[in-house]
Amino acid sequence: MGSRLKRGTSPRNRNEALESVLSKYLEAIYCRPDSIAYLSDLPKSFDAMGLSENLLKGIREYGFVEPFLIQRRGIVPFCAGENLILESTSPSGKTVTSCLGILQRVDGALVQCQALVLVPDVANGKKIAELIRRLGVHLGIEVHEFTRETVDDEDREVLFMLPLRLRISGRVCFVKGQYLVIASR
Ligand SMILES: Nc1ncnc2c1ncn2[C@@H]1O[C@H](COP(=O)(O)OP(=O)(O)OP(=O)(O)O)[C@@H](O)[C@H]1O
Repeated sequence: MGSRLKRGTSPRNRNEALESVLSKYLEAIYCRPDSIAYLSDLPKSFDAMGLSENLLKGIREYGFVEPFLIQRRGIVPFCAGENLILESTSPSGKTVTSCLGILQRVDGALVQCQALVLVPDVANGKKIAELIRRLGVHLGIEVHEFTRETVDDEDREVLFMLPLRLRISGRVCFVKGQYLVIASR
């Protein structure tokens, strides 16, 4: 990694180099609009993505009718356990892509922490937690949100439930420059 991120490289080039190294390291699928080669092969609706009935119900109630392009590209591979790097203009549906991916993968019957979303700012973190709660309203899941300042014993207990194998088998969905999702299942 060091040799590709030389000192003096412009921030843009450094970002591109980092992304290229990251995507290789993670064997990630790089999702961006210009990488969407076979548009006709992508699912046209949320119903065609193999999502659970209870999740589809949450999506409808939230008011989403049709998936955006990045969602047509990213949700199915996320649900299949691929590592993804999502990149597109803002706002284009990247956050919803990863939230739906998480919600399809978690099992409400399991009492264990199954996904961790790291967000660099509190306001955005709250928005994402609320989005996951509302889209997943019929899935029987719980969302815990905490910051470095507010973390309490209950939050720690939840974090301790993250399986150790997460370190080796966790998937990563990197919404460019914003946050990191680690889902263990
Ligand atoms: N399929 C959809 N149909 C209608 N609205 C949608 C859909 N997907 C996302 N949205 C709405 O579009 C807006 C942007 O979605 P989202 O936050 O997922 O985009 P983003 O690319 O992550 O944005 P940003 O880069 O600014 O964080 C939100 O208000 C979200 O509720």
